[in-house]
Amino acid sequence: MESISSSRSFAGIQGAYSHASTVTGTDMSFAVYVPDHEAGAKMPVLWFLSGLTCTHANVMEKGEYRRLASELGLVVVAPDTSPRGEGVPDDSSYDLGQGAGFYVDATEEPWADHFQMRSYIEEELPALIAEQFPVDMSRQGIFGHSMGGHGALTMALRNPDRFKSASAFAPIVAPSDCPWGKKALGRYLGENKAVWRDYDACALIEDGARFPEFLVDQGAADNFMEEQLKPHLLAEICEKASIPLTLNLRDGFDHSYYFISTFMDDHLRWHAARL
Ligand SMILES: N[C@@H](CCC(=O)N[C@@H](CSC=O)C(=O)NCC(=O)O)C(=O)O
Repeated sequence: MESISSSRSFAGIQGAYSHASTVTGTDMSFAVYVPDHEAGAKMPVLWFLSGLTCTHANVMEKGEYRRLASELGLVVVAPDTSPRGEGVPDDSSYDLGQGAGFYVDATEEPWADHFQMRSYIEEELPALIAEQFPVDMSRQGIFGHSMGGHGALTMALRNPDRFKSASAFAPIVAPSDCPWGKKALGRYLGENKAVWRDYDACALIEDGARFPEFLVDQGAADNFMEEQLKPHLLAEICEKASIPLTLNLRDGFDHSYYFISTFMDDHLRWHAARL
């Protein structure tokens, strides 16, 4: 693991790092915020999965999580959204390829060699974080935005023993049923839609996956809400499955980091109370 940058911020250190990933076959970058702590202390860890076009840096620069994370003693980890670099396939559109890994293990060419973001976030990166940072891996939460909200919900539903808390900002709740998701899942996983269900929060719940509860914030002025995000589908399936869902529709807010940073404290407190 190599340090890209390290900066003191509030009562803690914001770092950015890169490492050679075996799973993606590329160098991968990620950000970690570590609050000040006593020697030997281990803190709960909160994973933030970012959206389309993001690197590890978007939430680090615009998410405004550090003041409260340091007060609450939460380590915040923000991975990149895909493998990148020479030799890694890409697409000219912003919603496929580099910056748009969709948190899946791709099975289709040309993506399968590198686009293994599910295994990267579920297996390889947690092992590195556990080894290198002062974290208590028995206290992990996950949240994310848009494509990253989809990643957070699906990872939580597939790994209820690993994550104690899960929340999302404007998540894609049913990628099998929206243009962003249909395009990405089709290209990464092929056209057998049965395979997509493992990567679709609503389908996972329909198929029996459970999580204790979810918090979702959604901007009511988000241009992507009707066509891509469809929060009502999550509300309906959670109601049917008796999964408590707090869904806050926020008047006037769009899809941006202005929205995310406004409600960041609410999410951090919600996770801290459960970790
Ligand atoms: N460029 C696209 C929209 C891209 C976009 O809005 N990306 C969001 C996440 S959307 C879902 O995953 C984002 O977080 N962007 C980075 C940022 O710093 O804001 C378009 O023009 O439509």
